[in-house]
Amino acid sequence: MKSEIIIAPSILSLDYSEVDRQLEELMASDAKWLHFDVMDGHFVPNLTFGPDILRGFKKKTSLFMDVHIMVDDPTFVSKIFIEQGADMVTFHYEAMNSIEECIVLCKEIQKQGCKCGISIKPATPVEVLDSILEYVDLVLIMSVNPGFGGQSFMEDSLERIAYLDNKRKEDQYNYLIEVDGGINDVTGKKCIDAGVDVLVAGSYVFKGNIKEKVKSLQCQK
Ligand SMILES: O=C(CO)[C@@H](O)[C@H](O)COP(=O)(O)O
Ligand SMILES: [Co+2]
Repeated sequence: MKSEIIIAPSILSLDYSEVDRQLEELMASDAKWLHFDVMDGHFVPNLTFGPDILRGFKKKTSLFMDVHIMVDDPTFVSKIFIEQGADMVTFHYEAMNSIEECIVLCKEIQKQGCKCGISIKPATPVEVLDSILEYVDLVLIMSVNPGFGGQSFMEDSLERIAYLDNKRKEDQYNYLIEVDGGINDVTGKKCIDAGVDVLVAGSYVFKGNIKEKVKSLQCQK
């Protein structure tokens, strides 16, 4: 069955002197999601947005809010962003003590009416996620070390995506597979061939014509 690839532009690369114009372009594009990177300066060496910014974006757009929290305390931070209207909260396995703790948080997030994603950094073996796959709505494969936009795609992410796609078919799971970092028209196509459903793209989308850039990423599975 063919399904459409979801494009999730990352607002980390938005030009904040031209937010209104860029958001309008985005809303006129085929993008259905907005990827919202939350960084606390500890889990990753960068600081970004708080919940008030999410609330502001919610007033401007009805795009699906895909909140990626790169923080030391996902239990505390996820709640704050759910209260401000996150549609999906994705937290990092590496920020938690065990996969069992990840499953508990995942269920808590879903109980609050939000979808839940789990993410791993490039150095973490994908198999650590095996026991949470039946619970999550999404798995996010980081294809760069989290913290900054504009880095190069790590090619070994493709094997990790293919592993998750096979596992989903074998065990009849329903999660989406998302990839984040260094995505452009070339790397995006490779990820689609490997089985990805959601492409996050920051610097590629926001440099140039947003509508055309989104279109260049969008193709049928
Ligand atoms: O989570 C992150 C970075 O940690 C991302 O969502 C970036 O915003 C992706 O930026 P590009 O690699 O597409 O420029
Ligand atoms: Co991200």
